[in-house]
Amino acid sequence: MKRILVIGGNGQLGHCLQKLAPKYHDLYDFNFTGSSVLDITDYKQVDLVFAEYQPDFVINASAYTAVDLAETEVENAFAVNAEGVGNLASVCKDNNAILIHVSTDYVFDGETNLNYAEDDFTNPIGVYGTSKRKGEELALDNNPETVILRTSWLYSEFNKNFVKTMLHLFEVKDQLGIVGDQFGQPTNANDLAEAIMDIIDSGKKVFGIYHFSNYPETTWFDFANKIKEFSGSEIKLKSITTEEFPTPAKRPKRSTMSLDKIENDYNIEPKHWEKSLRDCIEILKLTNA
Ligand SMILES: NC(=O)C1=CN([C@@H]2O[C@H](COP(=O)(O)OP(=O)(O)OC[C@H]3O[C@@H](n4cnc5c(N)ncnc54)[C@H](OP(=O)(O)O)[C@@H]3O)[C@@H](O)[C@H]2O)C=CC1
Ligand SMILES: Cc1cn([C@H]2C[C@H](O)[C@@H](COP(=O)(O)OP(=O)(O)O[C@H]3O[C@@H](C)C(=O)[C@@H](O)[C@H]3O)O2)c(=O)[nH]c1=O
Repeated sequence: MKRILVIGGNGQLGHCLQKLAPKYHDLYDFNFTGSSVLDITDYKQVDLVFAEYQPDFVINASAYTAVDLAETEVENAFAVNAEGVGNLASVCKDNNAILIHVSTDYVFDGETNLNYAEDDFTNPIGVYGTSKRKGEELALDNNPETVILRTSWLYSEFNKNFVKTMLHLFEVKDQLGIVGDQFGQPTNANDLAEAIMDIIDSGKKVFGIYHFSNYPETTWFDFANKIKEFSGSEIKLKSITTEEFPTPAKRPKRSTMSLDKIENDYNIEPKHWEKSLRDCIEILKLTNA
């Protein structure tokens, strides 16, 4: 049986992979690690854990994801998102394991009206995006047999994310201002987990950078409006500009990504974000999370 090591098993994507794993129990033996078992910034520890688990595939669901905090915690962000990823790629190469790594739309500056293709120029405008771009570079330099999935605006029933933040704010506020001039593609992390398993299960040895998200594009304001509609909230939402919602980190104005390459190479079809959002809100209603 092939072995899959999931790093960052306690994170949002990690939980989605844990939820999906039973579907594959006849085919793959999964091991999930959190940062207390495996800190990817510690090369020796990575080496030891690989020797113990001997994975055929490694899914890196770990990252430093605090976009605003990264502006001041620069060293931490680079240690996890860049050097840590470099460690994983090197040890994967030494052990003949295939690395599936996850990156972000925030590697782009967002100054375009087109959908970004995988080989388009990256120019991150914040520390988080810059550290993630460095991670992409180190991953491919250290091990060209890596699949990098760039995704965007992840949410799910697990951990902290925009959907859960909105649902909480809808409970405690009468009205909210939401940025209406930043465009992107919200993505249910459960769909990303499925895409990762589809890639592994395809048996294909096709590597490099791929974009994966739900589609089509929307704004944070329109996204929040759908969260309101699907949850049945009465909150009053107002579209505001980026300037009216100052944050420590700059965010791209339009980081929408083309999804053609993953469809062509891996036959993975994108899902509409409204359908995936509805699924998530139904789960949250049922579990009262
Ligand atoms: N969230 C989003 O909106 C988006 C995320 N992405 C990318 O998707 C991936 C998954 O994100 P998501 O699930 O939301 O992230 P989370 O923030 O939910 O989880 C990240 C996990 O990384 C682990 N981690 C942090 N530092 C280390 C370390 N030094 N060694 C090992 N593990 C560590 C943490 O483990 P522990 O809890 O055990 O400490 C945490 O559970 C990331 O690569 C992220 O950059 C891309 C686009 C959008
Ligand atoms: C809470 C809140 C946020 N906003 C805005 C701020 C920001 O522009 C936008 C989203 O805010 P958040 O801080 O939740 O999202 P942010 O942390 O920027 O999300 C990003 O996370 C990283 C990890 C990624 O890789 C990206 O793809 C993206 O998902 O919503 C409002 O306008 N009003 C509000 O009340």
